[in-house]
Amino acid sequence: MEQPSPARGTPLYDAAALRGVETQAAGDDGFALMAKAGQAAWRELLRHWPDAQTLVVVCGPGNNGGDGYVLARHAHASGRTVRVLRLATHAPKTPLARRACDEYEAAGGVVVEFGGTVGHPDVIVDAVFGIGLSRAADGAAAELFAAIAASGRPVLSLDVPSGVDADHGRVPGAAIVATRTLQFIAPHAGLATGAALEHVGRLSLATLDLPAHLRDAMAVVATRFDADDLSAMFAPRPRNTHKGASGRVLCIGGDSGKGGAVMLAAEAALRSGAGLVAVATQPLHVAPLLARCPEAMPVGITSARQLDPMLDTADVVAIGPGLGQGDWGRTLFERALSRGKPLVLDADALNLLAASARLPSHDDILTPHPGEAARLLGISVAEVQANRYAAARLLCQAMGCVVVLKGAGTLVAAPDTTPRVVSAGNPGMAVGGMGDVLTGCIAALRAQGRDAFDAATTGALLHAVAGDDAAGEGGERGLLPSDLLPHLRRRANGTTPGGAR
Ligand SMILES: NC(=O)C1=CN([C@@H]2O[C@H](COP(=O)(O)OP(=O)(O)OC[C@H]3O[C@@H](n4cnc5c(N)ncnc54)[C@H](O)[C@@H]3O)[C@@H](O)[C@H]2O)[C@@H](O)CC1
Ligand SMILES: [K+]
Repeated sequence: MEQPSPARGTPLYDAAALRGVETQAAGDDGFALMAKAGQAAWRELLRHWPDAQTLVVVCGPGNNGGDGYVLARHAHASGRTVRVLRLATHAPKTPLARRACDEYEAAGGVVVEFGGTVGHPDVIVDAVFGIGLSRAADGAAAELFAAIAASGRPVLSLDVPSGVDADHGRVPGAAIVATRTLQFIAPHAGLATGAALEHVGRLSLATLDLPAHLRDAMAVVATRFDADDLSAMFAPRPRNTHKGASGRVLCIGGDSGKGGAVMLAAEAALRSGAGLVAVATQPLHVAPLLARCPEAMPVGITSARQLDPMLDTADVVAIGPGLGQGDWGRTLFERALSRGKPLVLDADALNLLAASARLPSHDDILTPHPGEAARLLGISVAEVQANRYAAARLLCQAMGCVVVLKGAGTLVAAPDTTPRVVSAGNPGMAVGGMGDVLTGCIAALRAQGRDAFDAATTGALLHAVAGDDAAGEGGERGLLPSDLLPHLRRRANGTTPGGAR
């Protein structure tokens, strides 16, 4: 078996952890950290918009607004035309924000009340709400955000796009859609998944010189993996390997009219490095499958007994793509779950699981989209999306196995471990068959000797990055799952689009 490299990733934190280090990091001078945040934000603005001459800095009542006043003071001192804009109810409410505002005004800075428009500055700085968002932004704040959006100007959000929940990724009311977001101190878990991804734009981080010992003491709530992490997750193959050592995958699915799903899973498994891929499908799909992919080994299945020898020789079983929920699919589902092989369960296998009393085993992998997760949990899709971390954790606890919660910012959860977030992928991947490819990737990596958590993480990242590679070639709209196949192969060999390893 291959020896995969250990996964590293970037730790993510919640607001409680950030608040916990705030005072320690600031030392005796509470204002020092705000001064650093405002200055880092000003440098970020200059880096990305060096020619900006006119700025509107929209400040809220808390310390996020305080960061905005500090930035505004630097911008004013540099000779830029700056206006701080705020709601009548958003005068500074914290001592630090008040001090930052006083210093800005003492330097000659202008503050105006929002009157329905933000004008047409070169850049808008969003310093309304940060990690202190306490409820859905509505009313006057929603009008302010709408005016910012209507201006069409680039927006730099400080710490968090205002209105976005920095812990959970939900957007409970109105919210800013940022061009860029500069996070302070450490990356926020809620900006890596779910609806937040529509709002953050390009994310960057200013650590504000947080000492390493303070960062190491912070509780990590999730670990993020992106394209830069991928190549290190694939070690070169041993020279003396053989096809059996590269893993045997059995894909089960493809009821009448749904043969393409299981074909995609099988081909993705081969392109992700599986040594042997067998397919149990409806007899009518055998010939087209062989015509498309002669390397796959399809068997037409008319009775569940025919599955037994295939199950016996498989290292991993991927079940669900195109399986259907009719008699054929249900019988194969029951048979596959009774044999104790490591499973990757997707699509109709998840629907059959939700309707059955069976539980997967601890090293099985479920790959639900939010709708399937909601069905398995007995809650609504909106509830899943409102807190994707919690939904993934709950499902993982309820099922006792690894869960891949798909959707923007795919989450991978395993019992008693820190969840992982995949920071790759694009909206072009919202198309039928994409999940079947993911199932094939994960099954192939599991069959190559990775544990369930590692196979699920690496497979989800491989799939998302291959999706980005494919979208980069021809665009997001019209992207097909089979477009990912050559990219899976290249990325599974640790190669980037430029060819470097
Ligand atoms: N955590 C840290 O270590 C640091 C924090 N800093 C800044 O401080 C921010 C946190 O400051 P705060 O805790 O003061 O919180 P915020 O400034 O994020 O917001 C809190 C204020 O907004 C109001 N508010 C919240 N949600 C609202 C809503 N939906 N509608 C109307 N009003 C609402 C609250 O009543 C409160 O007055 C961070 O995001 C960051 O920008 C930085 O100065 C640097 C260091
Ligand atoms: K903000």
